[in-house]
Amino acid sequence: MTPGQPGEQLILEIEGLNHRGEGIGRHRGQVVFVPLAAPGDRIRATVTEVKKKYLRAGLAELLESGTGRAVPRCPAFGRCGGCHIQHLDYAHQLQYKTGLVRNAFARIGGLDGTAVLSMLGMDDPWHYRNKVRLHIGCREGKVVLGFFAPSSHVLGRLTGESFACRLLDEDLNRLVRVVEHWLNQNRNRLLADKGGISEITLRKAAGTGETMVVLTTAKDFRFRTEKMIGELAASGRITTVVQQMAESAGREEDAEQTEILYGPGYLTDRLDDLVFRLSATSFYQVNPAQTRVLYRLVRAYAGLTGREQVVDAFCGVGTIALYLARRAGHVLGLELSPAAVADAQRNARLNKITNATFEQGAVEKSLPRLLKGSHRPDLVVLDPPRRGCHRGMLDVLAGRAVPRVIYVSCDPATLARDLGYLAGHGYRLVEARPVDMFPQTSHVECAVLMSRVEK
Ligand SMILES: C[S@@+](CC[C@H](N)C(=O)[O-])C[C@H]1O[C@@H](n2cnc3c(N)ncnc32)[C@H](O)[C@@H]1O
Repeated sequence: MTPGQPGEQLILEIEGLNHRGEGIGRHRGQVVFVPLAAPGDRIRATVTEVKKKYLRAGLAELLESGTGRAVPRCPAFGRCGGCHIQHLDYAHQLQYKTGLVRNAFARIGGLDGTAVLSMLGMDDPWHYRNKVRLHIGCREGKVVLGFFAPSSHVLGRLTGESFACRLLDEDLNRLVRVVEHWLNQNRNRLLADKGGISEITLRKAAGTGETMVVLTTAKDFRFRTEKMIGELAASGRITTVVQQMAESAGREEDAEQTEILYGPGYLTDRLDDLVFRLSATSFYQVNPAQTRVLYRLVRAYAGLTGREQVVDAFCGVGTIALYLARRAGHVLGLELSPAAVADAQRNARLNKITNATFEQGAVEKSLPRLLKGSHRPDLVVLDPPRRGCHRGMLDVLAGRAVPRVIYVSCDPATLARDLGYLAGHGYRLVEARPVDMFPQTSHVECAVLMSRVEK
């Protein structure tokens, strides 16, 4: 077998897509991944990367088009890095992602892929995101905000292009332009030395319209005038502005490293009949319409009668816990981030829910401790970050024979691994349902119900 060489031209038939949304072709028995290629395409591709087990190639010419192809709506698609599959029509996107989950279940978890129902999609899969994190760059002497191009630290945005992300809520698109203008007006004070703003995060509470701007800076950077922040808030009708010190950026447990510059320092959102307060560093789902779909699904899977003891592990600001509390005996939320736990406690009070309590700490420690003690939950909800759950924790869960487990995940591979483990330790896969939280991207969210097998 002769491997391809960088620069070599190949003719490929695209058989499917990998988990990153790249087309899969074959050249002399070797797998070739081609970003922006669609299943059914016949293409000419140029080899860009040669690895032991695969090649990567760039799409040079579309010779014949696959049936699921769509014209990408965004002119920056392919160089921006935020979207992976805008070139597929939405029905094919849903089919592809359902297939990813089924495959992962069968291949990684040794589970029955047919228990995975079709993905629940959106009526309008555009402008859904309530949050965006942007980097700062320069174009022709002007400060611009944008995303890094794929596999790079360079903004994918072109000179003269106005910011208009097709995934982002339109109010946030407007706000990006306001913040950009403000940065240009104050650039000497905000960006001149390395301690200035390095990243900007914008969030919107879709249920109330409130907006938040988070300015990420070096640890000791101080904004010199309140007037400047007041001007930003007024020009963008922004509810609150928060500074996040770089050492804590991305580390949700370091909430004390934030400083409120304007307004209350949190957003208040509404989802169905509940109200949620969110601090700058607290996790919150990014697609409000599909979050409702996901949480209602979790509530249906929970099948509560009003008496059950429930644990919501990795509970964030208590969203799932509070969706379940009105139909349960008691819900205990477990979460690492102190800011999110404070939000969750406040959220229980705001909603006049008295049977939900929240504990701060690492779930891999707190859940085994609870289960080895006297706590006997009827249901445990797991909603971990992408890396999934610690093996030791699943071990205790299975050892204590918790009757039902609902697993919510944003990573089919770690989900399948953990479910496979539970299936080998006394659990049965009842149903899995992917929910499209991230249209136009290859990211997949999925809710799963597992039930203890009676001996
Ligand atoms: C995917 S989010 C889910 C949050 C919530 N269920 C929701 O729907 O908004 C995962 C949460 O787990 C928290 N987390 C991360 N690692 C943790 C750990 N080791 N122990 C407890 N919580 C953790 C994060 O702070 C985050 O709030």
